[in-house]
Amino acid sequence: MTESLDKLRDQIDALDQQLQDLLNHRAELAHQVAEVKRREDAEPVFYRPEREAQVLSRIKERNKGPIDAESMARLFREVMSVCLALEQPMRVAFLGPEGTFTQQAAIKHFGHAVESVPLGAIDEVFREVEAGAVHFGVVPVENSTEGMVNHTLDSFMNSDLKICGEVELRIHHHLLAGPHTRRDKVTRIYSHQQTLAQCRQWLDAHMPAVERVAVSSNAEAARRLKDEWNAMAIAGDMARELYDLEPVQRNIEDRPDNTTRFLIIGRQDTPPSGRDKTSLLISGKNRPGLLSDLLRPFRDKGINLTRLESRPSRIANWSYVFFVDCEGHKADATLTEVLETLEADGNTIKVLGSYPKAVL
Ligand SMILES: C=C(O[C@@H]1C=C(C(=O)O)C=C[C@H]1O)C(=O)O
Repeated sequence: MTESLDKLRDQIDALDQQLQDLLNHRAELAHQVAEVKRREDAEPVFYRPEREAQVLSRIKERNKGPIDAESMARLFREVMSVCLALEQPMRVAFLGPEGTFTQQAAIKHFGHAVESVPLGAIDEVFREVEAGAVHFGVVPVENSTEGMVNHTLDSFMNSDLKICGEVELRIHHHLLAGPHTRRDKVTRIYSHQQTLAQCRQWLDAHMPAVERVAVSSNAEAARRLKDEWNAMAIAGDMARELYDLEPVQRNIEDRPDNTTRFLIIGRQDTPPSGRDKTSLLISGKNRPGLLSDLLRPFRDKGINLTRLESRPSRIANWSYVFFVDCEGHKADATLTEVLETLEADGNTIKVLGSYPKAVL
């Protein structure tokens, strides 16, 4: 038997009332949590990434549908964002301008209730977090097609900031036209260098004769179309919406699984969540077998590495530091032993942070 529309809507109204009451009840509890934090700590830390990751993981695990687990977790992401804002309004700096993928990553990680602050360069994001002008920063660190974002790795060498989270974002790029673009007269395509590289094959095949002009961000590329008639831009949805541009061709990235990983940087250490990663900066005296000596303790303790990168040390030519990401938290006994072994061997280790693996 099918129920009438009115009856079904009455049931939805009743449930909405309950949901609304429950959400407000949850917010009141979060408010009380804030009071406990203030009472117990002279410098209270309101944002707790490990707790948020646990809440979101549990929501995904116990979800029965028909709403899919990802969507359910995203809804709760926003609920927690609003609850946290009641404890403390948060300011998060990102590699701007408005409309960048880094802003999208910031919102994916913290939800919409944070104030996001655009900054012009990766080292400015580091500086503003160090200075305490914002609570956290978000910077890109690697792309699945184009590799490392070297500015970010190099910034960690001179900074004591801690990584307290990671975000992965599927990146789609669109070829865009502005209000004055004469599509048959296009001589230039603007985009960020990384984006041009991620769309290289498509551009070679479809627009080989058009000049590719690298600008500071995709959002800046999109902004330029406001008053140009012979240019197009490549950018993502956020920039397209912000500058109200027409998509000429969607999803022109060469790899359909094109993904960028971003890091959340802050001034605080993050306790274990149970599903964590640790990022390390390791340097040792150059000698035959250095790299294999550095890696052996991880193998001996059965710790999985998720990334290994080398960068010039900037101390002497052809000497290198290694960025290592591994599974586990620095408070885990096995990882502590690995770090002790490496230090006892005369290497220098800087723990850039232990943080929950991305849940969303
Ligand atoms: C409520 C808390 O504070 C914040 C808000 C959370 C939430 O709304 O669930 C979770 C972690 C914190 O970022 C808490 O620490 O439990």
